[in-house]
Order: sequence, then C-alpha cells, then structure tokens
Amino acid sequence: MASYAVKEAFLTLQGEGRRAGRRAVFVRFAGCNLWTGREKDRATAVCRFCDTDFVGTDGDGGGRFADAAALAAHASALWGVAEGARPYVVLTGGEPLLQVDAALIDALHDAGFEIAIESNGTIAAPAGIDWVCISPKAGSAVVQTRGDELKLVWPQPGIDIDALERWDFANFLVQPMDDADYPANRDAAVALAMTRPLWRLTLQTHKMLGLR
Ligand SMILES: C[S@@+](CC[C@H](N)C(=O)[O-])C[C@H]1O[C@@H](n2cnc3c(N)ncnc32)[C@H](O)[C@@H]1O
Ligand SMILES: Nc1nc2[nH]cc(C(=O)O)c2c(=O)[nH]1
Ligand code: SF4
Ligand SMILES: [Mg+2]
Repeated sequence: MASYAVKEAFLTLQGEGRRAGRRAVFVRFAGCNLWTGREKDRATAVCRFCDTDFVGTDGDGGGRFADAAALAAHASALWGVAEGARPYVVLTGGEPLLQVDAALIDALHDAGFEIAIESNGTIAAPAGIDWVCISPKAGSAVVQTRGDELKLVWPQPGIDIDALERWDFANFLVQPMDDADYPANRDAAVALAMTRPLWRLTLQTHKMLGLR
C-alpha cells in the first residue's frame, strides 16, 4: 500500500488562478523532480524560481501518512464542519504527481472532496482529478498538455507561447514571477495579457493578504 510524504497541510483560500478566493485545504507533498529543494542546487536545477519549501515532512500539518484513508481523514479534519459548499482540496508540492495515485483520489472523493492539483505537467495526471492546473517550466518536457488551467509563470526565457496556445486547456493564465525583479515581471505579465487576449492575468493574492 502506498504511503505519502507530506511537507505541510493547511486550510486557506486558493490564492491563484481561476479559482482564486475559494476556501481550500492545501496538501503540499514533499519532493520535486525539477529541483532538490536545496539552495545549493538552485542555480543548476531545471526549475530555478521556486518560492516554496517542500523538503521533508516537518511543516505544520505535515508528516508521513501510512495510507490514502489516513491522508484523506487528515484533510477532512482540516476542512472541519463548514456547510454550504463541497469540501475542496488542492494537491500541490513539490510535485504532487510523484505521489498522487488512484487510491488517494478515491479516498478523497469518498471523504466528499472536490480535488484540484497544481503540477508542473512532466508526469501524466491520473484519471479522476476534478481540476487540473499545469504550470510549465522552460527546459522540462511537459506530457500533461490538457486540463482546466494552464498557469504560466512569466517571464521565462525559452518558453514558446505559440506552442502553449495549441495545448488543450480551458483557461490560460499568466502569473508574474515572484523574485527580485517582481515589478518588471508584473509589467511583463500585464503586457502579455494585453497583447494576447487568450491569456488572463492572475496574481498570488495570498501573498498580498498574508495568507499561507
Ligand atoms: C510551488 S509549485 C508546486 C506545484 C508544481 N510543482 C508546479 O510547479 O506547478 C505551485 C505554483 O507556484 C508557482 N510558482 C512557483 N514559484 C513561483 C514564483 N517564484 N513566482 C510565481 N509563481 C511561482 C508554480 O509555477 C506553480 O504554479
Ligand atoms: N493560498 C495559496 N494558494 C496557492 N495556490 C497555489 C499554491 C501552491 O503553492 O501550489 C498556493 C499556496 O501556497 N497558497
Ligand atoms: S516544479 Fe514546482 S515545486 Fe518543483 S521547483 Fe518548480 S515550482 Fe517548485
Ligand atoms: Mg505557493
């Protein structure tokens, strides 16, 4: 039976994308295939702009979960007893598709959750995920070229926007890269949305609000 390594898990509002503002349990899986997560490796990683600590299982609400039912029960406890809408869980990381499997999808659905994922797209998503958000990284081979939301962190030298526009997504989002050049990156993202109206601007609203 699969076990799951989770860096942290918490209740917040989805900060990004077409579903920004929605109450959600975030489950952040440990580990990624495009960066070790160690600063000494950042400059040589495929993905060099990551804003997230996904190393280990020591964060709030993190740990090793022996099976899918245990992780689904943990997510349910974080959601609590809120009425009026279907419980919503966002699977992220690190790269969640290194660990997410059919057993976990079934267990979360059995617990009543609608399931979203945030992935770099280099591993195919298993069937049954209700909202697939893919965020492509220059220099990686994306295999998951269909889904609900393509979220392009911008600017990224080496990305072919014409090629991305041929992928099969319901929504195309552009998100400014959060780094030392944020003001210029924000302007570049606005310019992309202004020149290519397929794309909509999304901001990391949780950072503005002081949410996790
Ligand atoms: C930390 S990643 C985890 C999920 C998955 N590994 C991925 O890259 O999509 C979550 C989201 O944050 C975005 N992201 C990471 N670092 C960022 C940064 N410095 N600025 C803006 N977005 C960033 C990613 O592109 C992705 O959409
Ligand atoms: N509030 C909040 N919204 C998010 N949307 C995507 C996130 C991620 O790190 O995957 C994220 C996150 O870390 N926090
Ligand atoms: S692929 Fe995602 S988790 Fe991995 S280093 Fe890049 S942004 Fe971070
Ligand atoms: Mg984040």
